[in-house]
Amino acid sequence: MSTNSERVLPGTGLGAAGARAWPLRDSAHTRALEGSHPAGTGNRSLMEFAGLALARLALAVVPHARTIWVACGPGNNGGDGLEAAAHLQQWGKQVVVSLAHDPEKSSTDAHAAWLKARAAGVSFNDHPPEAFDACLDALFGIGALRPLQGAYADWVACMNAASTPTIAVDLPSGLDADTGAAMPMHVTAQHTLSLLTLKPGLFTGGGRDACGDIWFNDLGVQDSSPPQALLAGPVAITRRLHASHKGTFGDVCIVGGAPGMTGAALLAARSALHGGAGRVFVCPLGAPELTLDPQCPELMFRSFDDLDWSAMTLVAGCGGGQAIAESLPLILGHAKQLVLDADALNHIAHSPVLQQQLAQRPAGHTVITPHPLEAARLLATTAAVVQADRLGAAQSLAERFQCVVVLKGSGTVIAAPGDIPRINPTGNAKLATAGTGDVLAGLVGAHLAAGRPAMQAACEAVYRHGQAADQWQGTVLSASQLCHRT
Ligand SMILES: NC(=O)C1=CN([C@@H]2O[C@H](COP(=O)(O)OP(=O)(O)OC[C@H]3O[C@@H](n4cnc5c(N)ncnc54)[C@H](OP(=O)(O)O)[C@@H]3O)[C@@H](O)[C@H]2O)[C@@H](O)CC1
Ligand SMILES: [K+]
Repeated sequence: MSTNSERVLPGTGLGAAGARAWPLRDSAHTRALEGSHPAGTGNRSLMEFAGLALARLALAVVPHARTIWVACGPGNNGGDGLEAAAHLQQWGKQVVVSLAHDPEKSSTDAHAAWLKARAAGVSFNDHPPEAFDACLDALFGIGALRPLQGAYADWVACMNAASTPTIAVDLPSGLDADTGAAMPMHVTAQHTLSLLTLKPGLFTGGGRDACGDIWFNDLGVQDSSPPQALLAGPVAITRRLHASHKGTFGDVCIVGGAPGMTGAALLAARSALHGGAGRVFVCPLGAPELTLDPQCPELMFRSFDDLDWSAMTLVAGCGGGQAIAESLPLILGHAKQLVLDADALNHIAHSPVLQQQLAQRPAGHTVITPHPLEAARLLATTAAVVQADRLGAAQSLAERFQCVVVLKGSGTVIAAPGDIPRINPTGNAKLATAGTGDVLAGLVGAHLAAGRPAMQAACEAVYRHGQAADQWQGTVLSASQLCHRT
């Protein structure tokens, strides 16, 4: 067991993603795990261990801090902060603790931590110090269930306004550990040390922006039970065999590009080609006269009615507009492997018949790639409801339509019926620009055409798409540029 914590993921926009897949566990599981280790590990309680790990991390990330403000809440998150405060004071720091509760009413462990902090000579003050070099957010962890008000809200505002780093204990106060939904008033930290388990909410929804660099310490407790979600790991480089030919990597057919939207189909097609597909066909619904993409002459243009696409991987949507609607019954009924995006999903959302067709497709051959609003239309709800529980929404879609779901957004979620959902760790706000969704749909098509199972194809494509944005040096990344780098 070690009080050294491991860095899981750098903060948003800092580049390279985590080096491996991590199991993610929700707060109910975390509490059960805590209950099965009531006495902690070795001769320390879990809280003592957590406080020491936290103090060591603080020393590592802000080694020159002299004054450290520790804002403590009424629960055990506050107890972790008090344990850390005692260590940091003993190590020569000037520590100021703010409390807004009666410590005599705390849990046994948190009360003991308060006594230790007092004995160590920590200062207590109802207000933040006038100047501080770092702050520990030990207000609320997995027990924050209500909006933060009064002194707690004031302290969060003070942390967020400070130019000095905040280290969140377990998770930023005001963030939902399970869903990543952020309360209106929540901490935006530069570092977050997740304790005992890594929580899914750190990696999706509001989590990525609230957490900064994410660190993990298991407090010495090994947990081999199935996780509630997985943080997707890096994609293995697959070697192309020397004795291969274009047929080995499959054919992709892009159906989309209604009048005025031809570019969307071209972006998806270029992306499929650069993503490794053997041959890529484009059926531009709004521009039948188009026979060449001068910037990508490898693409082949055909009329949808004339092409034998029965053995290909179809990518449908991509600027399909109204024109894609009439082809959807045929596509859903006969496409061998299928990626559905954008307008294709909107038409399905409005048609119970198409929905039934989608749900009845053979298992493991279909991937849908909705953004939150498209997901909301398919679930007959609002984007806000989808965003409030992205893992839940993606899983509901997967079960309802019996397909792999890629719910796009910060911390893209990939879900499949009866499988553990994945959260993708790569990508950043450079992807928030027109056409990047078309690039992703084409890339998923390429991975499907190469013979990957649908879940694997989706996870790999999403990871690579985000990784290309993480590795892009410029401040702006266009979808055309993205196509070449996946
Ligand atoms: N689990 C583990 O294995 C380990 C857990 N550890 C640590 O414990 C943390 C979980 O502790 P926790 O259960 O005491 O919850 P926590 O987040 O401190 O808050 C609950 C308190 O806040 C209160 N409260 C809530 N919202 C409020 C509001 N808006 N405004 C005001 N009050 C509000 C709530 O009051 P109540 O709702 O009961 O009235 C209750 O008193 C966990 O995140 C980790 O840091 C580690 O020590 C070791 C291993
Ligand atoms: K916290």
